[in-house]
Amino acid sequence: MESSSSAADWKPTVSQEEQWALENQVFHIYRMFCNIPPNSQSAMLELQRDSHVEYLVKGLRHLGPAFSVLDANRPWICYWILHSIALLGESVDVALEHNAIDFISRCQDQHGGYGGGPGQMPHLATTYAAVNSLITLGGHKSLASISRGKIYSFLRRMKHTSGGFSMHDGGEVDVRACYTAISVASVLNILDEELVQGVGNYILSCQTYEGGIAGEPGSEAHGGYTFCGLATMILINEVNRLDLASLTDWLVFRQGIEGGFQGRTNKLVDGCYSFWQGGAAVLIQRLHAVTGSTSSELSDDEDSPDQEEGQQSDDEVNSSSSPVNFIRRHTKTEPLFQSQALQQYILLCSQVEGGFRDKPGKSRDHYHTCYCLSGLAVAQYSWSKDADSAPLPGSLLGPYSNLLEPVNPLHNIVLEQCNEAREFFSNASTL
Ligand SMILES: CC(C)=CCC/C(C)=C/CC/C(C)=C/COP(=O)(O)OP(=O)(O)O
Ligand SMILES: [Zn+2]
Repeated sequence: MESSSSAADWKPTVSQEEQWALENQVFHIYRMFCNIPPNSQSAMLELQRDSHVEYLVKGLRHLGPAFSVLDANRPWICYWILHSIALLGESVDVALEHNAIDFISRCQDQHGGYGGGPGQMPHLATTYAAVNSLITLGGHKSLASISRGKIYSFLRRMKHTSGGFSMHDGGEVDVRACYTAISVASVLNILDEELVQGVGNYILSCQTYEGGIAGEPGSEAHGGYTFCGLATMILINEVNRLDLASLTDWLVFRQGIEGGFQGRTNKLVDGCYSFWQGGAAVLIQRLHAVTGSTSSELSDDEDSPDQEEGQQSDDEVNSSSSPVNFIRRHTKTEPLFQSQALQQYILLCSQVEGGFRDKPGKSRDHYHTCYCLSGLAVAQYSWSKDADSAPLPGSLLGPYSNLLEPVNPLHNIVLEQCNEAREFFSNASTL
């Protein structure tokens, strides 16, 4: 019997053609890298700190004037820039810092939450970006400018009957909304039973047959939402309700032969998923942790007070630990992804003069600069047993001067500033 189609009829799909075109570009870069002398290779792998800082500071100076299409995103631009600068171990001058605090304060709604610009309606995504920006700036003026009580009222107003949250009044309900609400509530120490109620069920309803998490029930698993859903489940201490085995499977297969991550099956790798997928991978890695402690600070770890280091807890995945203790746990497994390959994609394919991009052929922008640097940081520390212990030179691609500041992957805030905020808000007696 004759087959209805023959090899001669075969045509690649658009996705295949796009994938091959990208592979050609990426492997051209890698071949060139392999064929140049070692000192030129070192130069190619170097993080171009000065040019990145220059680009970022310039962006911050232009925050005041309205950005055309990005006008509803100004707290995001603040966060992408300030977080990138913090990851690079730099800070902004006092005038710029005060400008940023004043600007973000003007985005705060009188009934709570932050909008995309002064006078705009409050939105959960810009509230997350504003709070993360102020925490990244740190210090009393910045942290005290956040009206926690009003944010709490805003979060309660955004609570939806499904158990999830709406992004804004009458807005869409999705996993992003759950994450931004819970992340903000957790770091500001205003997370309570009313906010948590039903969130776990909502996230569970978004885990798909592939193992990753979709934005809404019935949609496709995606790296951005997988990070949001997983981090939320850890923050509300319900992570063990997820199918972690299939989530891990889905996640590890999202790293492409280019070294970077794709956001979803059969799509192209993109530098920003270095954090969304890489960050999710380090969260899972930390779930498989030893719940012992190295410092006296951990004596309040309510997980398993008598546990010896090196001993595995029965409930290590569904630990009753607070987010603070979660980050302080020692990991005991190797990274779930190829850390050096990811660093190679970020440094050789995403890095350009003064910033980072999605992939070769694209231009730099503040979003990709933020998430490529965040992904680079999680990759650099992915072999470290503790979130803040300096990585061994072997786990870092390029010169040791490439080393970034460690982040708290639950919130994507530099660890030191995140700890300062947690302490500040743990002592805040009033809302
Ligand atoms: C904290 C917070 C607000 C997180 C947001 C998380 C995030 C990045 C979600 C991604 C949304 C999405 C479906 C992008 C697909 O874009 P695409 O189709 O252009 O890209 P793709 O081809 O790579 O999937
Ligand atoms: Zn991207």
